[in-house]
Amino acid sequence: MASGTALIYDEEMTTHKLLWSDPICDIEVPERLSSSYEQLRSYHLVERCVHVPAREGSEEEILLVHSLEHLEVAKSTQTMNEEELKRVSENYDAFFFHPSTYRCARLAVGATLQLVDAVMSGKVRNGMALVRPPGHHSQRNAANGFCLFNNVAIAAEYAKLKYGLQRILIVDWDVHHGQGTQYIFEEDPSVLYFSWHRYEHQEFWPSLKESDYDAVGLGKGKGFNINLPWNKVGMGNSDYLAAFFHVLLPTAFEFDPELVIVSSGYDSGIGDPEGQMNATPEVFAHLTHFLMQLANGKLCVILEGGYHLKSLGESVCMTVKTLLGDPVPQVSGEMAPCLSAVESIQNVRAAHKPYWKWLAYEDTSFLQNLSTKSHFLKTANSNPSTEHESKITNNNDTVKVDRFLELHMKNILFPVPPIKTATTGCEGSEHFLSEHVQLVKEMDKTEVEALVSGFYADLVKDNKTLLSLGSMFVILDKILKKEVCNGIATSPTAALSAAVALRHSVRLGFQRVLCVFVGDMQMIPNTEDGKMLIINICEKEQSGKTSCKHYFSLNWKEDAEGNDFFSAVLGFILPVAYSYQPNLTVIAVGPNRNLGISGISLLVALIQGLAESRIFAVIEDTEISLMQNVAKLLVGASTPAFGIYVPPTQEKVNRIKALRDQFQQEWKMLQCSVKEGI
Ligand SMILES: NCCCNCCCCCC(O)(O)C(F)(F)F
Ligand SMILES: [Zn+2]
Repeated sequence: MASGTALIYDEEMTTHKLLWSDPICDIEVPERLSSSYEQLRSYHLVERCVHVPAREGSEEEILLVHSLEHLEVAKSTQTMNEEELKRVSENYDAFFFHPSTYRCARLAVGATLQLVDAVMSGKVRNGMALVRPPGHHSQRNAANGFCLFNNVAIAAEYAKLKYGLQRILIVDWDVHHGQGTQYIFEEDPSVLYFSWHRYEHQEFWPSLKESDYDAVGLGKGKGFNINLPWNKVGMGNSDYLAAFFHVLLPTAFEFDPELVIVSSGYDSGIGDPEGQMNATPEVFAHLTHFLMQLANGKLCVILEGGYHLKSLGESVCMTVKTLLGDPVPQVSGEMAPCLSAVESIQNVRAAHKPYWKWLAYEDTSFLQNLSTKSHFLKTANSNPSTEHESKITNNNDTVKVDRFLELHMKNILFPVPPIKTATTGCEGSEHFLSEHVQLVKEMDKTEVEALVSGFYADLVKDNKTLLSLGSMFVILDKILKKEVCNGIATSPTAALSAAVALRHSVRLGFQRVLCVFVGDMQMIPNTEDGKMLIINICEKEQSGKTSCKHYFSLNWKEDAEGNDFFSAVLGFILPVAYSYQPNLTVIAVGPNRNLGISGISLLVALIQGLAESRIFAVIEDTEISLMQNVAKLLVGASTPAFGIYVPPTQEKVNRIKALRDQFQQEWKMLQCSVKEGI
């Protein structure tokens, strides 16, 4: 299993700069690179990464994407004087040449390819390249929007050629549409390009019709180009997460990429003068964490835009921290996407329904009156309650943003816990014991009895159960004290252990405990006070217990040959869990589980983004191989194999949809379509 995170940075890429006054280009400054790197050093993240040197991209590599003419023009600028540089630059929309631009652009390409090689060769698991000039606007025969060579597009073509890859996912979370990348791959089904971008109904640069949600790709490439336009500014963490849950991730898991490349622009973050969005730096930790679960963790993050130096630096650090496997910080803000975001999500899902199995049963009846509807949506000034109030009056007030971020990041950047996982050495744990795991001693019987005496005392008959409860209390204590990040224990009666763990956690002070219970839960604690939220994934409805705001019974019988659980995890469990914002997650697997190991692994892998990755897992002690899989995930050793993708049946889609319709007002992250007749 590859491990380690590469960081590629070469200060020579700071020599490219604007020589004349140009209010459009003057935000793309060298300090974007140097201050990001300094921020990484200040958080001691540079020393934790594997340093991989940049190199010059060769002409041959550049010609994988660009025309010879484009290369020649770029090359010719090296010896030009300022007057000539200015004249050549005027041939392009929002681009500037400097005598060192060509050299820097080749370093940016080379740095990107070095990262691809380091990941594909297994030298590291993932990594980030801090490069400029950026790339995603540049096209076969033109520079555009600060970009000369399309670093990410060249990387995708390079990876296909050198490693014979057939499925590459490009995620472009920059706030501008990477039209360059779209043009390059729009007929290519081997490269799935996803971009969200500020659009405002084509008002915002580059103001292209083909940046809208209905540009789905051409010819064989249909379905492999996904545009999610933001028609309002002020989009925040919940909008970005909703876009991942309800658009990108289901498609990405169905596509099953062999490599993921991110066009990582941070102008979609708060404070950026270009984006005017509200998302805070920690959201990039969540987005990165999700993408780390694809392609066996093979993830290359390439810098694109980002013009507020403090916001850029914090977001870069959040990204690298997550690539390193650190716990994911709690995401801030109200977990409720705005109306405009939900409309865009609904539109892009409808546009892609013909191309993706996971969307086969998507309800697109709203399209019938799209002519009036879309006109209505475009002209409607949705009332203020559906727009996010901006945390900062306007993003142009840089100092105000600096101060906001100073305070905001204070309580987010916590130290990495010395030990990742605690366990009581349950059988089979010797397989994953490593420096990340701490064996905790059992608690003695009398102490346990005292703790359990209040409740369930009658249920605790034998010593074995008492001992397993004892180990559980010890682990929960360590998690609460943040001595460890997560813990795992086996139990002869996982249902009892889970119930006791929930009660104990609330008594220890966890105010919102999420419990995902797989199998027959047998005893269901009272969830009325909202201090617990239980999602019971079971084969059949528990006797008489219907779903309510804090208790969901999700009936699911895993498909025999593969893993059809994606739609439940992405379409229901994660949105509810993120809406609830737990400060502890308990994953329990009881007897006669109805989910395969890959479905449970998917769940554990994705749910680590919650509660600062504070998870307590308790597994029925008959499930040795499951326990080992879950333990490996908690230690962070591997990205699980999710098994063959099996699309959800209509019946299962309808069950998720029914739960969504019923609870999307309580748990707003469930929203992925606007109510009819608004
Ligand atoms: N009225 C004309 C406005 C032109 N604005 C250009 C914005 C370029 C954005 C570049 C970027 O941030 O997307 C990149 F990632 F490429 F750097
Ligand atoms: Zn941008």
